[in-house]
Amino acid sequence: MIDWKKWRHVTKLDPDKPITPKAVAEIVDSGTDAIMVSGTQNITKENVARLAEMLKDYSIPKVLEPSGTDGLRDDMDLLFVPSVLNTDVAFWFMGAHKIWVQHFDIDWDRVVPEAYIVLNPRSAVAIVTKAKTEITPREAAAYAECADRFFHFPVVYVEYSGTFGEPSLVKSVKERLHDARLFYGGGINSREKAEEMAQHADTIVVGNAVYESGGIEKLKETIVR
Ligand SMILES: CC(C)=CCC/C(C)=C/CC/C(C)=C/CC/C(C)=C/COP(=O)(O)OP(=O)(O)O
Ligand SMILES: O=P(O)(O)OC[C@@H](O)CO
Ligand SMILES: [Mg+2]
Repeated sequence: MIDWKKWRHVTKLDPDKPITPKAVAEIVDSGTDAIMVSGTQNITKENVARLAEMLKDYSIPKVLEPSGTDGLRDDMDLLFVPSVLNTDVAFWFMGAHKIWVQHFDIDWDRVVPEAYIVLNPRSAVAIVTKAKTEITPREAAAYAECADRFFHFPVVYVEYSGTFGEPSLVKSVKERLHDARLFYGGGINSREKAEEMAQHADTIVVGNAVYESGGIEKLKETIVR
């Protein structure tokens, strides 16, 4: 049984970005708690398969985080399925999910629903989902409380993909959660930033930094306990 609630650090790999087997080996060995395969743009059956193939012989926990039904596969340990809270487009909260459940056989024991609060207006995920990114920390905390206490999402995910977010907003969200675990992702590329967000979030997620020059060293710096 994988106890994902104990994870403090997750590395997010994007099937749309090139990566070498050597880099994958170093990431797996870095001390990160899990690998999440995820992205918004250009996610295909082929590029997800390529990354899954590179990961398959490693025992580190592997998660697929789908942005739709393309590329769905069942050889990963868990499926973290997003649902966006701060959009008025219901498709991104529930619609895609209805289509998925209608057309696929689902192993619910391996599904972890995630309630996303998307806050970087320039990120692909914000543009695609028409997220209302101009919200106050109090509004973000109210979304989070609804996700936790009303919908019983096990994960609330504060997503600043591509930019470092507002620590005080993350703190406000954390203070309003009762059961849900808080994931934070966005712009973490140094020990200082990792420590700042890891004070408030239960789990921090590092994505883009891995693909920058010296990425593996940067990734290692972000692993704080
Ligand atoms: C029901 C199923 C199978 C899927 C749900 C699909 C939903 C609701 C997706 C909503 C939001 C979304 C597209 C999430 C994908 C994960 C994510 C936040 C990836 C980060 O994306 P970016 O970093 O913005 O994009 P790129 O890395 O592709 O530029
Ligand atoms: O790529 P970065 O900015 O590290 O963000 C991580 C993750 O939250 C993206 O979904
Ligand atoms: Mg990304």
